[in-house]
Amino acid sequence: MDSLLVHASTPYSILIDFDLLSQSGPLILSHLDKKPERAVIVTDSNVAPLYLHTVQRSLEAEGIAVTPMIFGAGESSKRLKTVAQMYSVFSQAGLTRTDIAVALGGGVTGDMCGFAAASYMRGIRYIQIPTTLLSQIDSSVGGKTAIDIDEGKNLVGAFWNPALVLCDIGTLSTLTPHFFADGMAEAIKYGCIKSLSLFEQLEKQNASDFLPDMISQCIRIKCGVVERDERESGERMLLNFGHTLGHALEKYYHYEGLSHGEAVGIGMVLASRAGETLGITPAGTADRIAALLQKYHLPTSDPAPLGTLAKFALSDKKRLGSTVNFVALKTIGDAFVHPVPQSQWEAFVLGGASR
Ligand SMILES: NC(=O)c1ccc[n+]([C@@H]2O[C@H](COP(=O)([O-])OP(=O)(O)OC[C@H]3O[C@@H](n4cnc5c(N)ncnc54)[C@H](O)[C@@H]3O)[C@@H](O)[C@H]2O)c1
Ligand SMILES: O=C(O)C(=O)C[C@@H](O)[C@H](O)[C@H](O)COP(=O)(O)O
Ligand SMILES: [Zn+2]
Repeated sequence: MDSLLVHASTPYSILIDFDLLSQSGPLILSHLDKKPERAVIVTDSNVAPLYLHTVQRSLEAEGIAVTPMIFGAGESSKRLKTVAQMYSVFSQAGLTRTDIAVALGGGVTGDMCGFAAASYMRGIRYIQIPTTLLSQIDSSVGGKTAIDIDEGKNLVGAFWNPALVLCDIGTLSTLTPHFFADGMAEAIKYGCIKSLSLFEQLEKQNASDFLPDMISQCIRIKCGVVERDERESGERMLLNFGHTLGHALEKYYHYEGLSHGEAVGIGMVLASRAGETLGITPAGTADRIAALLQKYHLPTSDPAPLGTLAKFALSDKKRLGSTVNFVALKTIGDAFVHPVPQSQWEAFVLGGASR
């Protein structure tokens, strides 16, 4: 089994292997200092019929009383009203501060369950059991939890580290090609910001031919970043490459028209074009990223008006005061934060990204 200890303010382990769900009970008990008596397993309507029973049985075999909480699958559920339902289920299940919430599913499940855990009784422990490629390589690691509001993506949330991450690669066998592609956008992002060699490997080979290695490389890149900058005061902003305009696109389509990975892919192309126009990113970078996105069946452009996206992006967390911290590429494998004054932001996006 591949395993890592994340040296965060509250350290936690990430275990990566096949067939971890059936061992989730003993693994959770061996990684927590206090034994939980109760658990609420939060999962969505697609994942529940596939994997809930296995995890529930494994926890119950260890003497943990389990209450499932199933919500309707999809980004449109990532709202405060679903978290409010979680609070009620947590309370009715009798969860206390020594008990646990278990996020079984993709990034939507993990982000919401994590936020519910961060705020219920001012903080209870939660376990991430990510079942999408995106959640295995990105959202289950680093402790960012959030929900969407009408005004913007992930605008309400908390930093709250999981107590354990169980990354069962076997669960990806049931993932649809669409959501596999979605996760590939974040894998390509890691190549863009931190690893030319990963980017080139994704160009030369097929991700499915070295999947466990790719997952491990991505998780290790993310761990390194969040260990050095847990609360996003500097380096962690790089993980947001493609997200400033990507999140604006998700909001433009009311969190339904484009999935997160699709939006981030388009956002990475737009960001690279803007960098090229400004002369801070080498010419040809955007086309090279677009070619790799296409290889993994991801879109590379969108008809949404850039001016509207620029306005929406002002509500993003990368704007600090009147400066938008835009993540650009020095070259593939090396990203940096390029501060843009708010007064120049719209012109920067319209002039730079439209080509
Ligand atoms: N917290 C972070 O650091 C972070 C990082 C990246 C993305 N995110 C967030 O993650 C979300 C996207 O995550 P996602 O793409 O996993 O979305 P998701 O949770 O909606 O899962 C995608 C789809 O796959 C289904 N599914 C999940 N596991 C499956 C499996 N094993 N087999 C079959 N179907 C399965 C789900 O039911 C859903 O329909 C976004 O809200 C994004 O903002 C957060
Ligand atoms: O972990 C991070 O930090 C990231 O930025 C990872 C992103 O892939 C992820 O989509 C994150 O939720 C975006 O962060 P946000 O702070 O802009 O909501
Ligand atoms: Zn993302």
